[in-house]
Amino acid sequence: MGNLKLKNVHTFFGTSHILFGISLEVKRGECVCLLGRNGVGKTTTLKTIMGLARPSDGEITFNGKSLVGLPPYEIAGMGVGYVPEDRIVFPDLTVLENLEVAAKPPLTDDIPPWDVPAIFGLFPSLKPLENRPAGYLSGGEQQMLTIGRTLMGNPQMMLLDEPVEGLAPVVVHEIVRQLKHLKELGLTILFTEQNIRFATEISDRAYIIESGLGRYEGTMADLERQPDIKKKYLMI
Ligand SMILES: Nc1ncnc2c1ncn2[C@@H]1O[C@H](COP(=O)(O)OP(=O)(O)OP(=O)(O)O)[C@@H](O)[C@H]1O
Repeated sequence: MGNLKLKNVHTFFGTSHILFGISLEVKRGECVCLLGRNGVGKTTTLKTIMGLARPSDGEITFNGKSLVGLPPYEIAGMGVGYVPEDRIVFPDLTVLENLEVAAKPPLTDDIPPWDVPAIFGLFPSLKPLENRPAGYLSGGEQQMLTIGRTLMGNPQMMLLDEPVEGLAPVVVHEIVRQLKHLKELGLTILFTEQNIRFATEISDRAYIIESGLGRYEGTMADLERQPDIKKKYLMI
């Protein structure tokens, strides 16, 4: 399970037309990156999938079921986890409490269920901080906790919005290692990114968007061989 499809999705914010017909597919167990510069519509695409913005046209399905018009909690309940750009943690709850409140039973037995020891196994640097209020963590620690909280919901698929933006290189390295591990476990992943080097390390395929429209789709190896496309649409 974990197959996501978008077909010709349009989204408006008020009267501003932001997505102009986005189509993409993430197959079960794939790690796909949505690349593009600032403000091209990457976040809006994830928000539209998650039900935080409503598409005016087009189809969005997860495991064959339409997500259009469903509220975010129902979409989460269908197995889609979301790690937003702003790293939402409960600042007054401890690391441990943040993880515990996010626990939800798995929908299937595809992937072994997550629990607190498994999260600390994935993010060893969080373990010594388990009794610290999350508001006192560094940006990198908060990002790991946000990913950990999402995993505690036992999703089949994770959407991550620029998961390493603004983080120190050593933390980026750690998060790359952890995302690779999640991929090996069979989790389906769609994430947004501006930096192709980070994307290349973990993705199987990429879609490039610009001005709310898909401009390129291919494997990371294919994209590596397209300097003109990279120069035109990406920060390199
Ligand atoms: N709530 C909103 N109301 C109106 N316009 C919005 C809203 N949110 C985003 N936009 C506009 O939609 C466009 C796409 O924004 P979006 O955040 O999806 O881009 P992005 O590719 O994720 O960029 P970033 O890297 O800055 O997150 C931008 O022009 C932005 O100003």
